[in-house]
Amino acid sequence: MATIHFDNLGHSYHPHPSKPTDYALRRLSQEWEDGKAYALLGPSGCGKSTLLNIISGLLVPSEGRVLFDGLDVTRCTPEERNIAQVFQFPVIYDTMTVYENLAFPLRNRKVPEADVDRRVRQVAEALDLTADLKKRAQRLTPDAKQKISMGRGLVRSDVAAILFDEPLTVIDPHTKWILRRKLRQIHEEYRLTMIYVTHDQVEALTFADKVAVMHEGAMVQLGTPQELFENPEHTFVGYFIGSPGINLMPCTLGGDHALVEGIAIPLADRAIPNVGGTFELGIRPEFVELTRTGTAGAIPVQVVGVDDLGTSKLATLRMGSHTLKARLSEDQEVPALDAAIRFPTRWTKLYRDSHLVS
Ligand SMILES: Nc1ncnc2c1ncn2[C@@H]1O[C@H](COP(=O)(O)OP(=O)(O)OP(=O)(O)O)[C@@H](O)[C@H]1O
Repeated sequence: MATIHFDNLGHSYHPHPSKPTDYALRRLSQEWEDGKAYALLGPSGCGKSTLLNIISGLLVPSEGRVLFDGLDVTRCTPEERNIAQVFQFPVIYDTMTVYENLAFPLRNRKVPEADVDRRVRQVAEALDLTADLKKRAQRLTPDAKQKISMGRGLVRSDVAAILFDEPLTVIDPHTKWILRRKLRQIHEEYRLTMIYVTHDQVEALTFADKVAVMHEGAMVQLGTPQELFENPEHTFVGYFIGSPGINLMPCTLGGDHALVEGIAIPLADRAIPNVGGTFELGIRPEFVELTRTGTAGAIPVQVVGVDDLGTSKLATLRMGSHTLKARLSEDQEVPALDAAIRFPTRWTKLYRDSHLVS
């Protein structure tokens, strides 16, 4: 397994890029730790595959370098980098048995048969494939075939990293959940460097130690699931992570507070220089405090609706011309006439041109 270092990495498919939007991957310098599970998360077209292909060696970046354990591998092939890959659709040999399929990457590298057998059985056990080991792969369901594909990626313990490109696309929702947990367990047991590409926040947050959120070619934040939730460094992270995402309102600065349509909302950092830019105030629905008018610092709101979500309630509130969401506990009372909200300073975020200021 390897530490992966991106050194001023960037990629444009244009022959002569001149502006940021010409880049499928904008300038990135970062170090990814050995043995950790990473997810690359973002919507279609944000640059996930471009970065993954650069890591695997399928694409040579137009700028910068990739280093594995300090060694420049920017121009090395996937084989030379010693990378295992699992794709969206099963890549297996239909005429071979499940055992032969799992053993293939090891036998190909002349691993001694006793080690092949031990590792194949270990991986089969972890993926619930033991009962199928003697079956021909072609007889199996698409789910089982994709499990074999994942097993072929996991079977080698000598790889620098294992890359998963939306591996659960063909899997039914229930099995998806089970496999995600399995992958997580396998990671905890073997401590392999894993990189998992997905556009699904649940997949990313349940699988990874660290999630890299991508937006329009830029990696807008790399953080633990908790960091992404509690401290979104970019409005896109606030919006993309969470369900529903962060409440955002345009605002101006007024000394130690933000002004939303003339309403003063206190900020945690009281010394923000007003150097221009477009400001927005953000607060996650989970942190909006619903109370009654008359409570100190509370701003009157109108309750537009309340959705019962089973384990919690989601209130829709009007504050001036803005609509906000507030997640409430199941048993919390919602005032019908005199509702008001408070913005706890710790969870009230100020963004300038989409980037977190405080
Ligand atoms: N070979 C290529 N030539 C030109 N432009 C490309 C090429 N591959 C990708 N792009 C463009 O680069 C941008 C990033 O694409 P990329 O495939 O990396 O995103 P993605 O997040 O993986 O999306 P998806 O999940 O849809 O694959 C997109 O605007 C895409 O159109």
